Amino acid sequence: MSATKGLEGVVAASTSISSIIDDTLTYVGYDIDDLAENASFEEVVYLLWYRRLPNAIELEDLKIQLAANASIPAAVVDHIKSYPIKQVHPMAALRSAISFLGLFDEEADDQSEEANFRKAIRIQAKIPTLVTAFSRIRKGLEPVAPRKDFGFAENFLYMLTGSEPDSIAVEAFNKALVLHADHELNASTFTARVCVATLSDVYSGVTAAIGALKGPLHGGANEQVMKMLTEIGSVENVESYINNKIANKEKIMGFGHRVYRLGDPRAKHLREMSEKLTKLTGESKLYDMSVKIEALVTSQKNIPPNVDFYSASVYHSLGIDHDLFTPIFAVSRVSGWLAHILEQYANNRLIRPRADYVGPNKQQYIKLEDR
Ligand SMILES: CC(=O)SCCNC(=O)CCNC(=O)[C@H](O)C(C)(C)COP(=O)(O)OP(=O)(O)OC[C@H]1O[C@@H](n2cnc3c(N)ncnc32)[C@H](O)[C@@H]1OP(=O)(O)O
Ligand SMILES: O=C([O-])CC(=O)C(=O)O
Repeated sequence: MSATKGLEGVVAASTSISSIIDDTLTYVGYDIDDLAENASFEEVVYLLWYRRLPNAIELEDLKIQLAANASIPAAVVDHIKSYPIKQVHPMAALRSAISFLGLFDEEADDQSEEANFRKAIRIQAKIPTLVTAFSRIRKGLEPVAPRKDFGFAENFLYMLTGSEPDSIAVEAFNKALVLHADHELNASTFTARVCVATLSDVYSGVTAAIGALKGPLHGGANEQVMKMLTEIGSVENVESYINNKIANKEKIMGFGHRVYRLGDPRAKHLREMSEKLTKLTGESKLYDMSVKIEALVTSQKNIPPNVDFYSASVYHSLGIDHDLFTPIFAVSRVSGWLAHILEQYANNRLIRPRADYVGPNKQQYIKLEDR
């Protein structure tokens, strides 16, 4: 038995949710380019969960359900207030808060399909409220209650700032949510599936997935990209900074992908958004720096940017705190995690691969006093 490092190329599940074939990403067979241009995030959630686009009544119903379930128990707000707020990363806070939230769900351990769909709605609806509540509490502000008349993207931005967002921000944020919603068997989705394949509950699956998304080789990369842009500081500094990284064989965050070889199809949408939004906020320097970094990394390493690279300057332009970039990824990706969790339950088998043992053999136990 020999191991495939990082399970590269291993097909570990069948799915009808999303696919990456020849560098093209589809959700249920719809090209991501089509969805990014045309779909609302709520339509995408419906598509991922029910494998078809909703009609107007079904979409309205989903929106009503999301709005109706967006509030979180007061005990969860108090729990967040008890965190060591100055030192805690928002992804760690979200991981804890979602787990704590599960304690209040009376159906947490009801494994029926109907109960699992109801939990999916509740989790999808409440995740934005958790992230924005944390963000406000650490600034010494009270959380803002979700509005029933706002769509998902609008509500998130509203709860974050307490003011009604403009239509450009809502449109951009909606597109970012659509682009991040699902991605075949990425690390966090695989984590969720492994967890629930033991027939553990939905909250455990989502909590585990948040833990996997947090890492800088996965969802955590978007925050690291912004850190890099901040460190570089100017277009003039880009060349020496990047050349130095390449010379030292250091990874450049926001570049590379396990599956895409020619490039991540989501990156061009975020690049366009970054150009537009950074111009509007008078910070086109960030876009110019990003374009220069992309030119250097692709020409010297032939490694194209992934979804995380331009999303950093997009979220920055929307006025979002840099350490909230990955929680925002979770706010969108939870739709995919939940779709995969439901798909796993529907056709379950324990996920339990083998390991190639490379340790010592035939050792003899030596008593403690003799060691
Ligand atoms: C939403 C997402 O999760 S998208 C990915 C977000 N993560 C990042 O942006 C972090 C930076 N990127 C990376 O670390 C990697 O490209 C990953 C983790 C995304 C994919 O990793 P893998 O498929 O395991 O590729 P691996 O790390 O083995 O890289 C293959 C080669 O390309 C190089 N490489 C890959 N990515 C980068 C990068 N970002 N910068 C510089 N070199 C890179 C590696 O150094 C390696 O070179 P070598 O063969 O000379 O040693
Ligand atoms: O698929 C992956 O490995 C990572 C990724 O791009 C995503 O999760 O969106």
